Amino acid sequence: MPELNQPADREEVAALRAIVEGTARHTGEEFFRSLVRNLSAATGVPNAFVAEFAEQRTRIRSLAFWQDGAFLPPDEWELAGTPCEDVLAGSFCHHPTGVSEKFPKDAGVESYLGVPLRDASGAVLGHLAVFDARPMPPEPRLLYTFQIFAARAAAELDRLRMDRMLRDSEERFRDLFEEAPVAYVHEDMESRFIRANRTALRVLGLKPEEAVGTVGMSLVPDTPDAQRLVKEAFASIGRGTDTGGVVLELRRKDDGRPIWIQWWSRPDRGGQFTRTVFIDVTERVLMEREQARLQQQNVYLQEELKAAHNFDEIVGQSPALVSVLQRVSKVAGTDSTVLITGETGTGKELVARAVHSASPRKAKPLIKLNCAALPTHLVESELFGHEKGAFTGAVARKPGRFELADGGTLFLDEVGELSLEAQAKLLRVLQEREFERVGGTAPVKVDVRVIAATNRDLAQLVKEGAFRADLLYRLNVFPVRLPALRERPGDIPLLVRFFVTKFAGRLGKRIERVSGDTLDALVGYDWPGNIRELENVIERAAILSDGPELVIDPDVLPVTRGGAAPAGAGGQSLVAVEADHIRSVLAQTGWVIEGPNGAATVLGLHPNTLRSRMKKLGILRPS
Ligand SMILES: Nc1ncnc2c1ncn2[C@@H]1O[C@H](COP(=O)(O)OP(=O)(O)OP(=O)(O)O)[C@@H](O)[C@H]1O
Repeated sequence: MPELNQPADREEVAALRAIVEGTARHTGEEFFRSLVRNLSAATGVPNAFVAEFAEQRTRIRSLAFWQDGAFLPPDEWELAGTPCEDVLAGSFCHHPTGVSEKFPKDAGVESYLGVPLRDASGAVLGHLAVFDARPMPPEPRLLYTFQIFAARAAAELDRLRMDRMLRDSEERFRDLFEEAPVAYVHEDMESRFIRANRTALRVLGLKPEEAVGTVGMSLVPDTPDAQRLVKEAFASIGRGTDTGGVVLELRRKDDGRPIWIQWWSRPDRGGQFTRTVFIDVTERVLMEREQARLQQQNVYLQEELKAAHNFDEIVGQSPALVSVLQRVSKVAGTDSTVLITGETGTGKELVARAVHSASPRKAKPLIKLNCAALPTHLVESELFGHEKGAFTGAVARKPGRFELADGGTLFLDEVGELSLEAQAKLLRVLQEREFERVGGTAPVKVDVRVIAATNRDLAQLVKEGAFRADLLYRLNVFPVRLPALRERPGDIPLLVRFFVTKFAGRLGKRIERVSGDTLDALVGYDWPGNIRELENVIERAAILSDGPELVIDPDVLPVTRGGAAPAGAGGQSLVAVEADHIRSVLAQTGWVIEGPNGAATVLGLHPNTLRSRMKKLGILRPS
């Protein structure tokens, strides 16, 4: 260090040392207190203060005030009429004498020295001043020392201001970040969370202490679709929120519940992390799914409406059929699985509907799946639904028939045609009452009553290895075998009447009779297609008939069995056949109409319907 001889130099160094040592370790209020005390010491002026503008720029507030060897409490005062006014207007001011004359407010003050404190851009923030009850000559050393202190004070004041602004903006940012209704997450490129706001925690089911370090990817379920979407999401980083975002499926951390979020992310400029914004769209996705499900269910319900059936529409009194219907009414009220067997066209579907309509589930849908009408590889997804592949929203997932039938009945027609693989899955549902969608992982629980039907000999299929024995055992809880039409020729005249009435009405024709030959032929025919075939034959004949008599082309109906018509039926009109039949049933029941053994029950009619029919046909109890 060079030798310091000059007293001026020495004083200057002392001043500098004072300011460095006195303030170096301090910031803020402590800094200013130290500054003014040292300024007073270095200049030999007993009073020194530093001040900044108050809220209104017509007032000033002291940050530190040193007066006659002690600190004054913080104070605020009006600028007008004080020597400070000029300083804060931007001027260096030195009044060596006469202050109290010029500024009567400042009684007892003789001299004043003040300098404005500016920020980096030059704007005045406050000022530093000394004053004395004695004159203050303009010594260069005084002015020089004073300037050094002022420069330090200005720097600190500016720093404080910046600090305050930073804190303010940080606070505003934190409020925005924390309290925003959208979820914010800062995550690194491996999706590890750096911070997450309150909404994000709530949506994802995270506790605040779990947020940092949670790996976003770990919340994505391990299904091919969900995984593909998350890859798409990461590929979309940087595309911003003006795109539709990507809908991601996640599982909540706390309870594993599935949620869907619409997701955007923008990488930080440094490329170290990415800023992610998302909103919870679970409710929307679930609603859209439910809507899709209902729409789909609606189609079935409409089909169902068109074919609304009840027992009344099952025509026939043959003992074979009556015993079937008795079994049906017994099982309807339970939840038991019913297996309906019988040749094609014997009314298996009709009976399935009858079981459903007579069950407590009748207000819920009866959903049908024809297992034979679908390619093997689709049966499974039709039954259990699938998690949809390409989706723009998780909406396009398709519910299976099991889901659609929840609360109701599922009718599996042609169950003998199921592939062994589908049989295994079906067996599992029947055993556990839950299943998984194709491509899904979470099991779905359903409450479904199953009715299955087949025209195949399942026991034979089991022997051939084409049908699982354990599935047959499960389905065969309550078997119902429908007799072929040829096993109950006695029902043919009744069915003919039923169909003639139906088609004549529909065609707007009056058909009153069936010729004896025709009825003979109908009864004698073998009916490989059973009732469906009979129905078709009658419909065609009804279309072709011009007069009141139903005419059937003998070519359409070759007599294959040569069997005789039931006694009394030949040559009679339908009305007469009906009247005869009712009479014979009434005779059997001893003319009892109502009750379990009454004629109405035997005939499968409502008692009032039977009474009005009897009236119409002129049937009276013989006296
Ligand atoms: N007892 C009956 N009374 C009135 N109509 C009947 C009766 N049985 C069947 N039908 C009618 O015959 C047609 C065939 O019946 P259904 O479709 O129920 O037979 P299915 O045994 O299910 O046939 P498939 O095995 O070919 O599916 C239907 O139009 C049905 O309404």
